[in-house]
Amino acid sequence: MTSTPLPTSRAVTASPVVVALDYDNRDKALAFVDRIDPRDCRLKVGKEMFTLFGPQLVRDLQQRGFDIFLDLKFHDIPNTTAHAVKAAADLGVWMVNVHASGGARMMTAAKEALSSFGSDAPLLIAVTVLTSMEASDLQDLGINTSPAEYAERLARLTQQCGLDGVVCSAQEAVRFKRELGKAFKLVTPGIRPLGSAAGDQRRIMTPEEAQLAGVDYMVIGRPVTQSADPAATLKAINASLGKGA
Ligand SMILES: O=c1ccn([C@@H]2O[C@H](COP(=O)(O)O)[C@@H](O)[C@H]2O)c(=O)[nH]1
Repeated sequence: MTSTPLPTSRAVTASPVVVALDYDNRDKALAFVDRIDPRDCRLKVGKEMFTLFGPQLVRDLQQRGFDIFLDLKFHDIPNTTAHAVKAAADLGVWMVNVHASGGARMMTAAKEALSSFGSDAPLLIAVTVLTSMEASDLQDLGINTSPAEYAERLARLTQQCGLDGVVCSAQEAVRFKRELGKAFKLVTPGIRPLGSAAGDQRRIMTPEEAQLAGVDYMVIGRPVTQSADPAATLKAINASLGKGA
């Protein structure tokens, strides 16, 4: 079945914040979403909520006016990845991603799958080195360079394949903007307002530091979703960045 893309015009927000909507409960997630304004942030739907609630959740959020980053980090053979990316574009999402470690042929196939969407195509970005990883995690995989160096190698490959940008750590942003140019989008999870727990994240920065480093979009999950008042926490983060409705 072909679904109708929703919405055709993108929501307008000056905020770089993308809230990672990682809830195991749809009602709780929507209770938060119904208290915020699409001018205050975009929303990221990841593996947990998409597995639990499927594409209808994405449509419900779009109908409330939010741009959606579908963070399913596709990593498969080129043909499968290309079809998955096209399915995401059919859903009308604002951004979708693959793993850069899937290689050049996979990323090129993913990019080509979006060619028929023209200016309605979602941004296509690739994950470099997960922000939960540090040097010792790479060593376990037989990779003996620093996370920043390995992420740069993957980011260069991503750029050569014609994608719009990468997921990386904000700690890499200054270097990547210098090396890869301003137009190449940097999307950075691992953002932690002062005083919030790092949890499983390793390469972290505060929202203000990330803004100064030049990141385009900062992904923030638990510091918002697990706060006593998620809507107020989001407002405070936006205020610290001089953004928001
Ligand atoms: O390198 C990556 C890629 C994706 N993520 C995702 O971002 C959010 C971060 O949530 P927090 O609660 O703020 O840690 C989460 O959905 C991850 O799947 C990432 O953290 N790092």
